[in-house]
Formats: sequence, C-alpha cells, structure tokens
Amino acid sequence: MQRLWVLISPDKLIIGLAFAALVIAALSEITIPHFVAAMIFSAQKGMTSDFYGNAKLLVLMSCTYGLFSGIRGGCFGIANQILVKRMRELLFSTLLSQDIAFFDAESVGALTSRLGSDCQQVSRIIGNDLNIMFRNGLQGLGAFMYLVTLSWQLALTTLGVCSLMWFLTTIYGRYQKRTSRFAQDLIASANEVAEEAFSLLRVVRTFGTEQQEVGRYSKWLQKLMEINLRQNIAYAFSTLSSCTLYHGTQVVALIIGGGFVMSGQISAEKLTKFILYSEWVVHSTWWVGDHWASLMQAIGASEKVFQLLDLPPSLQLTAPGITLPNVQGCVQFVDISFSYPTRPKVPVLQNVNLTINSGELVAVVGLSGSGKSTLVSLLLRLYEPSSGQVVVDGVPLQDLDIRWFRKQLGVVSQEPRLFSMDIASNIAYGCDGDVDQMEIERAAKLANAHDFIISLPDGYKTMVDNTRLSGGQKQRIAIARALLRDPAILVLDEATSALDAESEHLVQKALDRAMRGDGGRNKRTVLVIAHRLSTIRAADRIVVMTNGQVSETGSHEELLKLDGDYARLTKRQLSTLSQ
Ligand SMILES: Nc1ncnc2c1ncn2[C@@H]1O[C@H](COP(=O)(O)OP(=O)(O)OP(=O)(O)O)[C@@H](O)[C@H]1O
Repeated sequence: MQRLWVLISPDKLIIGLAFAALVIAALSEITIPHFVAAMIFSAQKGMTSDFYGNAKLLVLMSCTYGLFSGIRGGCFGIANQILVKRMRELLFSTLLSQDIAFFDAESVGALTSRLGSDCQQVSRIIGNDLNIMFRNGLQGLGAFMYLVTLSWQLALTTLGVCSLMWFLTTIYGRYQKRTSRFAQDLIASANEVAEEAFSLLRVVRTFGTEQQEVGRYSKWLQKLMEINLRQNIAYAFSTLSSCTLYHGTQVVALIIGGGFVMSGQISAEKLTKFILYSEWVVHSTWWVGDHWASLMQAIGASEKVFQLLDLPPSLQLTAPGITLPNVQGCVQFVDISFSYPTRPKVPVLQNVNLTINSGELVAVVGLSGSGKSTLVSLLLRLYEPSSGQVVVDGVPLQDLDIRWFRKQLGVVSQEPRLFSMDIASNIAYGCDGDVDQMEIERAAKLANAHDFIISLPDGYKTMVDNTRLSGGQKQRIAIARALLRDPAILVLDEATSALDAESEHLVQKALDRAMRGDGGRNKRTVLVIAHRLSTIRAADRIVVMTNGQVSETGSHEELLKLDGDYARLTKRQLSTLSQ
C-alpha cells in the first residue's frame, strides 16, 4: 500500500477530493433510513410538521448523496486511470533499462502480461477496492455508533456477528492473495505461448503445428481455470457464511429486541431503526470483507509488478561516461573472455586479442557458434566481458558514455527488424532531432532502397509491416538507417538467408558502398561478419574464429598459404559461395 501511495501521491489533490466526496456521500446516505423511519412514525402519530420536516431532510440528504457519489466516482475513476498509466510507463521504462541478459532470461509474452493484466489488477485497488472499503467502513462505523445509542445490549449482538464475519473474511482474503499470485503467473505463461505462436506463425504454419500450439496454450488455461474454480468455490463458501450471518443477525436482533419492546425497555420505533441500521452495519461489514478479499487478490497480483519495478537499471546506462571529440574508430579486444550470464559455465570467448585499426575493414569468419556475433555484442556493450576489456581509441568501453558511443556505430544485423512506423521514420530511427527528408533519401539511395521505396503507394510514408517487405528490402532499409548516421564504426552481419539473386546483388552493392564509405566519410572502420567470398577477399584483414578464440589473422592469400583453419573453412564452405 505504501508503494501504491508513492505512485499516486503526485495526484494528492484528486485523491483528497475523492475521499472528501466519499465522506460526504457516505454520511448523507447513512442518514436516509433514519428519516424514512422518522417519516413513517410521524405519519402514524399524525405529526404533520415533523413529517414534512423529515421529508425535506430526506430529499436534501438524497440529493447530497447523489451529487457527492458522482464526484467520488469521477475522481476515483480519474485517479485510477492516472495510476495505471503511471505504473505502466514506469514498468516499461524500468524494463527497457535492464541489461540484455535480463531479456535472455525473461520471455516477452510474460513481460507484456505484467504490463497489461497485472497493472490493470493493481489499479483496481484504488479505483474500486479501497474506495468501497472506505465508504462501507465509514458507514458501518457510523451506523454502529447509532445502534449503541438505540440499545447497547442489542448492539453487542450485532458486533458479535460482525466480528465472526470479519474473521471468516480475513481467512478468505489471505487465500485469495495467495492464489491470485499463481493465477497471474499462469496468465503470463499463457501469454508467452500465444506471443511465441504469433511471432513464429510461419514456422507453425509450415510444420502444421497449430493444434500442438493450441494444446500448449490450453495446458496453461486449464491450470488457470482450476485455480479460478478453487477461488470461486472459496467465494461461494464466503458468500454462504456471510448471507447466513447477515440474516441471522436480523433474526436474533428481532427476537431479543421484540422481547425488549414487549417488556417496555425500548419503543417499536427504536427497534425498527435498530433493525434498519443493524442491516446497514452487517451489510457494510460484508462489503468491506468482500473488497478486502479482492484487495488481497490485487495485492497478490501486484507483487511481481513491484519486484520488476525494484530492479535496478543497467549499470551501463546510469554510470556517467565520457564522450570523445572525434572518433577515430580504432577498436581493441584486449584479452577478452566471456560466458553468457544464462550459461555462466560455458566459455564462449577465451582470451581474444584483436586490434582493428582506424579505417580498417576486418572480416570475421568462422564456423557457426564460434563466437563471431558475441564479439559484436561485446563491442556494442550489450554484455560485459567476464575478463579483459574492449578499448575504443585508447579508452576502455566502460569509461565511455554508452548511449553516445552506440550513436557512433552503424549496425546492420543479419535479420533486420523494422518498427511499425513509416519507412522514413525507420530510416531516421535513433537520430537526434528532426532529420531532413533529403538526408533520408540520400541514405536510401546509397543503400539501393530509394527505387523500391518510391514505387510503394505512399513512398517514404508507407507504414512498415514486417511481413510484407521482402528480406532484401528490409535489409536495404536497415543499411540506409546505418548510413544516415555516417558512423565512424560500421558493424555488418552479412545476410546468409536466401535472398533472391536480384535482391542479393542490390544488398551486396549497398553493403560495398557502406563499407567503402561512399556514405560521407572517405573511410570508416568496418567489422563485418562475412559469409561471402567477395567480402572476405575485399577485406584488409581476415580474422578466423575457432571455438571462441582467434585462431588466425591475415589476408586471404596469407591465410590460404598457412593451410590452417581458414584454408579448411574455405575448402568446406567458401568454394560453394564463390561459384
Ligand atoms: N544469448 C545467449 N545466451 C546464451 N548463449 C548464447 C547466446 N547467444 C549465443 N550463445 C551461444 O554462444 C555461442 C557463440 O554464439 P555466436 O552467436 O557468437 O556464434 P556465431 O559464430 O556468431 O554463430 P553464427 O555464425 O551461427 O551466427 C554459441 O554456442 C551460442 O549457442
């Protein structure tokens, strides 16, 4: 509750207004039975002026109740919307500030479920549960005090019943809190399966595994249903006990109170008011209990959200770093060893030493799994090396302002992903401020993307749908994106996926231009994970990775002469590519 208060406290005014309206509405509502009873008994006794006096007050209280109930509902509704928005924003930015290793361990489906369903549950606490609990608690207390003034002996019977009701409710509330945590985890797991199936729909369709996916999804739904059924059974028991106690109180009060009336201890009017208000007390206790359980349920659901909100942001993003006036582009991997945090015992890179000089074009080759992409991830500082360091222009990477440094890099990955924005925004993605359309078109021309873009109905304003653009088209947009930054260091992961011959030719031409610096600079440093013989031959130096180590470096001819790993690799793989 304290955590929630911190989140909602910037809107103290609206919350204060909501609670003030709640108190006025609750107090005016609670007087209504009093005036109803008073009107009936003044009519019975023929007291006309009392009758109309009470009628006026009844109308006044009813109008006050209506007006302030509206204000209360509106204010709590607004506070609720603000809370859920703020909580989602905070959670989203906390998640985005985590290390990549965090996302290796968590699934996207589960995280989006935390953002969606869990945050919605939490927002219910303010908008619904607390609001109703507070209103009914206040009314129940007020009504009980009135009962004491009518007959403290009878009030004690009501207190006994309410205490029993509250005791049963707290047991039920604890059960709800525990089970709702599981329920939210199950919703997250089901979302994970759905997200995976949608994003890999082509694979699912190709292998005809739709039913299998429905089965995986249904497995979580079944577990969720079992938990919900258990919650429903517990709710049924809670309702059964509350209903029995609710009517039981009135029967007991009537029997004892009837005896008091017959013995002249209290009047029939007082007993009538007592019955009306005791109903109120029990009813309020019931409502408070019901929403207490619901509050516990929401608190259970909120635990994971708060756990995630407590995650400290990635050190790299918070640590202050330096910027360099001019990036020369000299990159050194100094005695780097590395294991992925999810598999700490499996060494992926071992004592890698490699210097890429400013303006040099270095091609990294090696068998699949030899650690080529990992090398790039370390240069981007997506992970921290287990030992050793990456040094850029003589400055260790961890001393540089990482956001600034990443802006000095142009990266084209093997399977570029585009955002659901228009093509121009995709090309300008990550650039500071407004980017001139001419600049965007110039980058697109260099990337051989301009012609296909202007042939689209909306040209550069065409909204990108990842599924409708071909692999080669996406690749060329990604190259344009990298070129627009005119980066000092360019990192390319050559596409091995089967591009059609025309696309491949266009992509290759674009990459050649990007590497050789037609994009603005005469020369830039290029690190390319190379699969094509033409790229490898054009490189100033070839680095061969074998089992996470640099096994050979040199030019194509030098390495062939060595007759080592590179020569074997070339015989095995590259001969087919050169044909
Ligand atoms: N996020 C990750 N978590 C754990 N292990 C990983 C991760 N990414 C890669 N690996 C493992 O690290 C090793 C090196 O992978 P890497 O992707 O660097 O190889 P690669 O040489 O680029 O391969 P390819 O040419 O097939 O892309 C592999 O054994 C791989 O399974």
